[in-house]
Amino acid sequence: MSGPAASNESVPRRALFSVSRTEGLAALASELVRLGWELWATEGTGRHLQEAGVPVRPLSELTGQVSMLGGRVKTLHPRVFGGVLARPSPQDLAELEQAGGVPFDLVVVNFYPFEERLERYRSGELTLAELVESMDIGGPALARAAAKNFARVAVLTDPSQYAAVLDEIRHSPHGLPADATRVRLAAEAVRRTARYDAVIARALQQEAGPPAAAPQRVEVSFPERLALEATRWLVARYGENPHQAGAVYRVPVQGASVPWGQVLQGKELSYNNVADAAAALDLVAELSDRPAAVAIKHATPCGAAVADSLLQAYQLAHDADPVSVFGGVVAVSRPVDGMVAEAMARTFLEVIVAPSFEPEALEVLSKKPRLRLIEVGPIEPPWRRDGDGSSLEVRSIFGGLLVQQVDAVDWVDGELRTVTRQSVPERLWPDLRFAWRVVKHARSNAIVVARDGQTLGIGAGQTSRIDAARIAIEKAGEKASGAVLASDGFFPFSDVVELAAEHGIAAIVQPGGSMRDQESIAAADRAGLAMVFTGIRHFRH
Ligand SMILES: NC(=O)c1ncn([C@@H]2O[C@H](COP(=O)(O)O)[C@@H](O)[C@H]2O)c1NC=O
Repeated sequence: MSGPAASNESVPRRALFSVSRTEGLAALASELVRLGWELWATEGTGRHLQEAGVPVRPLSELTGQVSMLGGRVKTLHPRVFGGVLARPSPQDLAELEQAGGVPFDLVVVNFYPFEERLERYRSGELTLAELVESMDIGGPALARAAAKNFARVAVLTDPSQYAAVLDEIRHSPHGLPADATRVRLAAEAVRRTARYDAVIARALQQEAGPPAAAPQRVEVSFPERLALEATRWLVARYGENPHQAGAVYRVPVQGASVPWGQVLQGKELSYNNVADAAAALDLVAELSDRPAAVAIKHATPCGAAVADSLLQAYQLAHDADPVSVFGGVVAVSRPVDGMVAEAMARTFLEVIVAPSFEPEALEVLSKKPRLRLIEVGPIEPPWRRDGDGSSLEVRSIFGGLLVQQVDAVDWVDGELRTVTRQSVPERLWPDLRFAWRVVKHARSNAIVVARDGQTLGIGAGQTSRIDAARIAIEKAGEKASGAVLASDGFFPFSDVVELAAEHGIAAIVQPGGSMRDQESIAAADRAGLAMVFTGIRHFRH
């Protein structure tokens, strides 16, 4: 069963261990020792291995420096980073030796559990200073360094990788994972550090308070002649219908987008898939300051939800309209893990768009080889992505192009006006904002009914607002009572408010600005309903 232990008996293979999650570690380490490897570890990791009876050398023996500043500096030392980053060239190896370092062939690292501790901070169990201490510095630095040096070093950043890599080491003539495996592990490592930093960035941003909303009116100048530079991304089997040819072109953008995403698996993307995936990404980006999930059918949302975890958000978005989601396109705001993937695999979906897919998720979803997975990298709300409001979007009509600024604005807290006697109960504000963000992405006339971070009914693409409201309220059914309602445009008559009141809607958000606003306000007051004007309209045609 065992392969060669090392390329050269006198120079053992070396591994550096520094982990927070110890599952599977002792089994990996003891097998490496059996294969003749020399193991080094940071303090806590070393203790865990020694207790399991695995011989390991403390890193301080190499650096001559014990961990300092309460653990803030452990591995950050030229002898450690030199040992990871030295290329296999005689010059690098000589330089490393002169500095007193040794080359590492394998780095096994996982990071302080920032996300878990963030939850504990939010529940008041930890202070901000304690949370800050769980921001891992050395671990991600080690992972990135090892990833950069994939030519010589393998990096394991998750226990799920141990068994397969160990197997490759056993059977490899050089006692190392294959070249392609090292590159794949490097990609996974960098994806993990990116995700880790994205979580920290979001937490810090929340600590700093809400970002300044994009200015609502930024002067943009439209050039006399418009030169469009686009590169063909794919030629689809056909366009919107089988008798139409279709293709998709890429244009340069900042931030996550479908055409610049990576298609990880699945049947070839169709023209409609790309259009729906882009609509799904647009909507989920709008909700991405929380774990969020959305489902799109024919460019229209059929379900959207935000929650404390992505799994919850996905289930809520799915359950928002379990009939329509069938054959839909789903987008989520956080990386898909194994559990979310299991839930997704229970429904027939056409496409899933996500910042990333964890290896366990890819394994689960690989059992649905036709399902298309698009990895787009970290997703940000449009008002953060398009902070200066200068991005333009282009639509073609017969004989021309329509060009406008992207609709990147969110509501501005200071400009909201409660126009009714009844004010909005504190607990309904998050739902009002959520419904407002969703209605922005539904075709006009659009009405969204929502409650507890879940859409209950979406009426979209209607030629009259009252029809949109009827559809949304009918879909919501009995759950409409106590829910909130958002409208992408103002109410020309009081009929929508009256219908909402009949079904027990508790609060309404709409732009305001109709000549007959007063009639809608009076209807809301008669029903004891709260209504808020945003002063912003979100038509989408
Ligand atoms: N500061 C450093 O130099 C450093 N180097 C590695 N770490 C992390 O410390 C943890 C392991 O430390 P220990 O073995 O002492 O329990 C790992 O999660 C690793 O990602 C560090 N911790 C924080 O940045």
